[in-house]
Amino acid sequence: MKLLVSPINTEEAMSALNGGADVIDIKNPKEGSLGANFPWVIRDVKEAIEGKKPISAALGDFNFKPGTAALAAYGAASAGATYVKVGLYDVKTEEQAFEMMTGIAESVKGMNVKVVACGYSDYERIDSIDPKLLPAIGEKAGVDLVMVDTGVKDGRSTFEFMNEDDLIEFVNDAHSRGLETAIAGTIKFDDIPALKRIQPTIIGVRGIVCGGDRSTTIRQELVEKLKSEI
Ligand SMILES: O=C[C@H](O)COP(=O)(O)O
Repeated sequence: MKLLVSPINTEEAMSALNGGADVIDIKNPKEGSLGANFPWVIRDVKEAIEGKKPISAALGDFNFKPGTAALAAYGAASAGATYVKVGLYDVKTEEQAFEMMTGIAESVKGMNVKVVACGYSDYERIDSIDPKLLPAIGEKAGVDLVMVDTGVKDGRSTFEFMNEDDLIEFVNDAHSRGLETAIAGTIKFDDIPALKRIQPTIIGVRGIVCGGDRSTTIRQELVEKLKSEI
């Protein structure tokens, strides 16, 4: 399993890199679970990382706005992101998710970028699409990776909303369609044995490497500890 860590600025990105993160995922938690950061932050982090690891950019927790999402993906890719990650937040149907994801995939075609469709494990409480539908939609739409995160960052984990069997089904379905997978959402050290059984391509974190409170700062030693445990 690869480790994706979500910094908010260059300083945190360096802690993530030096701690052993495999993907540096720039986001802006002030704007939500998959809040987008500014293009110059993506460019600055890219410069600081010096190509040692790929950069991912969160595009936002989207409602059904395929054009806005496609333009955001193009902007993030132009700023240097290798992964563009869209949150299908207020996206409720398979048709809407498909239209969002085909637009994004088309917008970054030929840019050597991986498109990530992210659903939410707590989809019922935010009235969003069931993430278990995403592997089939993602395959049809031409995305590279499907992901699960929590939509509401209130300390409740993905494991409280989806059990191990649900997550195994999600991961196996995606892998059988040739897609990569990521699992995130207040992951804790205690979840590592379950994650090893589930075997997603990537695990995504912020809170755990901030010492439990994602509004504080990423600590290199916690990234190192997590990396060594997975
Ligand atoms: O993409 C990963 C997220 O930033 C996970 O954040 P979290 O571990 O604080 O839920």
